[in-house]
Amino acid sequence: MSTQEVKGNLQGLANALIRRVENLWQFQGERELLFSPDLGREMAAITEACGREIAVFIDRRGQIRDVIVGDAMTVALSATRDRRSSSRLSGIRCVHTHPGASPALSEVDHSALRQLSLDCMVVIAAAPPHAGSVAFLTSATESCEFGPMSFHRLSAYDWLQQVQALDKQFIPPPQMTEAAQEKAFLIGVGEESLDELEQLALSAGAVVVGRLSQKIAKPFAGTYLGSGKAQELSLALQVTDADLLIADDELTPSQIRFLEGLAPVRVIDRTTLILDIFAQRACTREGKLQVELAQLQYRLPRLTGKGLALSRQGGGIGTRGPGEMQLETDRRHLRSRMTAVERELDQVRQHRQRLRSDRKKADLPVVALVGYTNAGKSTLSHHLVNAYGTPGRTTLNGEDKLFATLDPTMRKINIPGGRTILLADTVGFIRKLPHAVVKAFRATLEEVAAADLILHIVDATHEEASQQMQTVLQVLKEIECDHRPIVTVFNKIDRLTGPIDLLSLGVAPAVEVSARTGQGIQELFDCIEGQLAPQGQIIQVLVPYDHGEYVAQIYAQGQVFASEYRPDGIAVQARLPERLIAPCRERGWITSDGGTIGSHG
Ligand SMILES: Nc1nc2c(ncn2[C@@H]2O[C@H](COP(=O)(O)OP(=O)(O)OP(=O)(O)O)[C@@H](O)[C@H]2O)c(=O)[nH]1
Ligand SMILES: [Mg+2]
Repeated sequence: MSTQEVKGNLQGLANALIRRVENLWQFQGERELLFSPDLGREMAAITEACGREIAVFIDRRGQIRDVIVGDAMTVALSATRDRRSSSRLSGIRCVHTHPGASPALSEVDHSALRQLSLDCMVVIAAAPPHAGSVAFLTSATESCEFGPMSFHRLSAYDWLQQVQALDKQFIPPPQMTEAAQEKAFLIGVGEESLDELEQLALSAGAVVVGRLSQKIAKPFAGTYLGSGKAQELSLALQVTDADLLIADDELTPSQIRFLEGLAPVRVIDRTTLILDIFAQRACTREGKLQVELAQLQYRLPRLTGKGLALSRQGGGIGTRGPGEMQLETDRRHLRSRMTAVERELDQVRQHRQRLRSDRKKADLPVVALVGYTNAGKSTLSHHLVNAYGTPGRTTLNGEDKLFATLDPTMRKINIPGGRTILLADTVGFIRKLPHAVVKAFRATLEEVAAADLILHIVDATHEEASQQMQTVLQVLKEIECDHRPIVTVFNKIDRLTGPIDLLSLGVAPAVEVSARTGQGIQELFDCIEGQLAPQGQIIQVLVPYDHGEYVAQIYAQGQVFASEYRPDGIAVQARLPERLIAPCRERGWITSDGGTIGSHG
């Protein structure tokens, strides 16, 4: 019987945290779930708070057998002590957290899995959105890992089936693909590699079973690849048993019909794929509406033939709307749904307009992060908010997936020794960004257009960094904000071996940072300060108690360095815009320009 004590390194942990760790024993598991989502989230939250790994060991009935803080794998594991013969699995699985955002198993994790013959080993990244992986043994000496995948998919992973099969015969090779995953075959024309399309397909949850490209300048009008290549494709589709064909360019209805004739597959294009990913990621009302509208608009002229029939039956990539709903397939319904979405979107936009004018009143400069998808915008934003932010709305994610961020998020950042800014994270850009997407996201991108300063984040380690920069600049031009002040921020320099040749890239101003380690952040701040127009001045005021509303305004719109309750009023030292200084001057409240509080006499 377990004694419900917590093992491991509790030294220096606050009592409140120790109690939360002890409470983990109370989470009831369900037999089918790999772990209870509530348990996983609480473990991740504790790790975020204390920076230490948390591990729980769970038996096959879903009961918790051990809770460990710190480096779990080096702690003696009583949970697995009652193991059966060495040829069998222990009947215990380990679920543990990794501080930060790393959702993959370490070498140590794999080795613990083997040494303890665990049913499986689960890793949850402590940083939201808590992506993770799971690994199973494939023989006494080997293991294989599935993931990273979303927290949601991970918690519901069908571990039992896997484990029962393994237990019977220790150990058959595990199924490499889940039944639910679609097998995608990629096609494209021209010189561009299909790597990015593959990444997109993976992001959408498919496995890629093959690719074929044709070196021609532009697609054939009727057959896309040309009729010779089409035969090759038909064969390849059958050999690989693909069920989804994805083209790297937008397809016309007749191309879709032709390709569908080659094999029993569903045919979609790059735009549909991107919109599908968007549909899975959007989380605000506006984001969802924007995606749905773009999907409907893109779909309407393409509702033909087999695709229609297949999508009516089955679902799958390209047929999913925001919120996992199946997209409408009936033309008439589609039109009326479009009108409804447009109407609702209008309302949401009016609300956004109001927010924007409120922000204008607050007079804080807006700094927008833009960049190619996966460049590290959210990670940078996350880092800045954690270190210098004002607590408030969270859910910024840094996920190694394309389009992790869809909805614009605004956060307040207090630059050390400087001013306060609003930081906006935005949707990532991509090559051949579908027109439907640019249109649908115009409202979101307007946030960028309205920004006082744009930070263009570049993944300096990406081999196509320079093309990606061009794409981003092109989109900025399309949404008419290429005239805004732009600072280029080369990110991920922690992974760089040599220096960046800034001269040859011809961008200025530019800074180099690592959103992961925080390297270069001060230079970034200096650069931001330099780019933003000087704002207000630092003064000290003494506001009488019967004018408390002024103090509230100062706090909302200025940058307060110090404040103090005095017998005759509230003394505040702050950087204020002229607009706020004038009324104070009229009333004679200004006690000094600058200076420190407490030095008066
Ligand atoms: N090594 C290293 N990795 C980083 C750094 N910044 C971000 N990453 C990783 O790059 C991946 C993408 O980061 P995100 O912050 O999600 O990128 P994003 O630009 O917000 O992407 P989208 O929202 O998809 O447009 C994640 O796996 C991050 O952990 C960095 O400075 N160094
Ligand atoms: Mg992001």
